[in-house]
Amino acid sequence: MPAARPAGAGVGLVDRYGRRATDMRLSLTDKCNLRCTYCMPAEGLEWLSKQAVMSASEIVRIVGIGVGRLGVRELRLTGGEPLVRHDLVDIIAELRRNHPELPISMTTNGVGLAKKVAPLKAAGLTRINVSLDSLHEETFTKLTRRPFLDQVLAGVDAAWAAGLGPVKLNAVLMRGINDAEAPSLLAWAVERGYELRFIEQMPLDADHGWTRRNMITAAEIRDLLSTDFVLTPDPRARDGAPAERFEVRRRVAGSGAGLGPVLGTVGIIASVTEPFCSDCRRTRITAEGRIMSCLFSREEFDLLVLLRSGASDDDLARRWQDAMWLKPKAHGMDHVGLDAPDFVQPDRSMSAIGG
Ligand SMILES: Nc1nc2c(ncn2[C@@H]2O[C@H](COP(=O)(O)OP(=O)(O)OP(=O)(O)O)[C@@H](O)[C@H]2O)c(=O)[nH]1
Ligand SMILES: C[S@@+](CC[C@H](N)C(=O)[O-])C[C@H]1O[C@@H](n2cnc3c(N)ncnc32)[C@H](O)[C@@H]1O
Ligand code: SF4
Ligand code: SF4
Repeated sequence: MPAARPAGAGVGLVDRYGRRATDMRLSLTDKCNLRCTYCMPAEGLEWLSKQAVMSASEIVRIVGIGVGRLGVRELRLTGGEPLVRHDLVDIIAELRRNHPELPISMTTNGVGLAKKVAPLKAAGLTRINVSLDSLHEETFTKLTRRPFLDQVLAGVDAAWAAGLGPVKLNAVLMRGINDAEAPSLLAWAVERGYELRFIEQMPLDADHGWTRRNMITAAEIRDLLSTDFVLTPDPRARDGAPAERFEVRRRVAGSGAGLGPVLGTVGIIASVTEPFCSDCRRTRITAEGRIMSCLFSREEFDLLVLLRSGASDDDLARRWQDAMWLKPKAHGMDHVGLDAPDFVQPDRSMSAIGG
């Protein structure tokens, strides 16, 4: 067990490896209306009770502590599926009232998004990321186990039209299912001005079906795209972001890279083969108010029980700092390696952690 946070560790959410978490990811719910194969089992999971999940006022208080005392500079709302929370718009409005300058983004599967974009924007949401693994009805339904592609596409367009851009799209590539679709998905995205990111599948599925051999790697993704496109590193600083970004140009037979116009940007999130843990700036709060210092943490620290027992903001801030001090170096361990022999997949699925 590593030593506890020393008195002189400094302000904010610092850890033993010299990182400072400024990017807060907050799960609003563990519930979801899709059943993506890389995340949830077909039958779903046993949902948390309403009482177990943070209320709107508890969320607002916790975010207030993060921003006001601990140096949180940006907030991402996630889940489960944040849109299934009935008080979502009220939560965002209250957060915005308290933190006029805070970037507040949301990651969503886009189901039912189209009719909510106007209130979300009006409440103060800054921008949105939507998961979209396929443009083909059949493939989409196979991957998500639900026939909602049209709703997701309508949601993406509506988000852009409502000014919730830049709209980023997340696609997890699965071998033999949607990997061959990578170039057409990218062509579709750049044509509309969306930033597509391809994501390496991580071992966070409730079914525990992940294998290193079967996952599509970042190198394969670059290769898959290279027939149609030329990718060159995006000159903008990566700044701790999971996605490595590339400028996208169409490959024209007989011409070299850089000759055609830049069509847009693509990101590759290579959590497995090209990890970015040494630059990690994340702190996570699960829907039931537990601090997870890393996506793969096996240790969680309860903030909500403390809050409900009447703790002061000082006590809560200290608990959060203590938890973050113990943040693992990478992938829940003291070294990188989601395929290392000592890696143990967390009991929680991505949906239950808050992706
Ligand atoms: N290894 C690792 N991967 C993460 C982490 N957080 C998110 N991811 C992966 O990154 C993907 C994209 O996350 P998003 O929620 O869309 O947001 P983002 O890319 O972090 O943020 P922006 O680019 O600022 O919009 C997720 O689907 C995960 O697969 C993390 O803390 N560690
Ligand atoms: C857990 S979901 C929560 C938000 C929302 N339900 C959605 O799907 O966008 C957040 C992100 O995690 C990604 N994700 C889920 N399981 C994953 C896995 N095993 N490996 C990599 N990314 C995963 C999804 O593709 C999605 O972009
Ligand atoms: S990835 Fe998102 S949409 Fe898909 S099952 Fe998980 S929480 Fe739901
Ligand atoms: S695996 Fe853990 S340390 Fe690595 S980037 Fe994700 S949250 Fe940060």
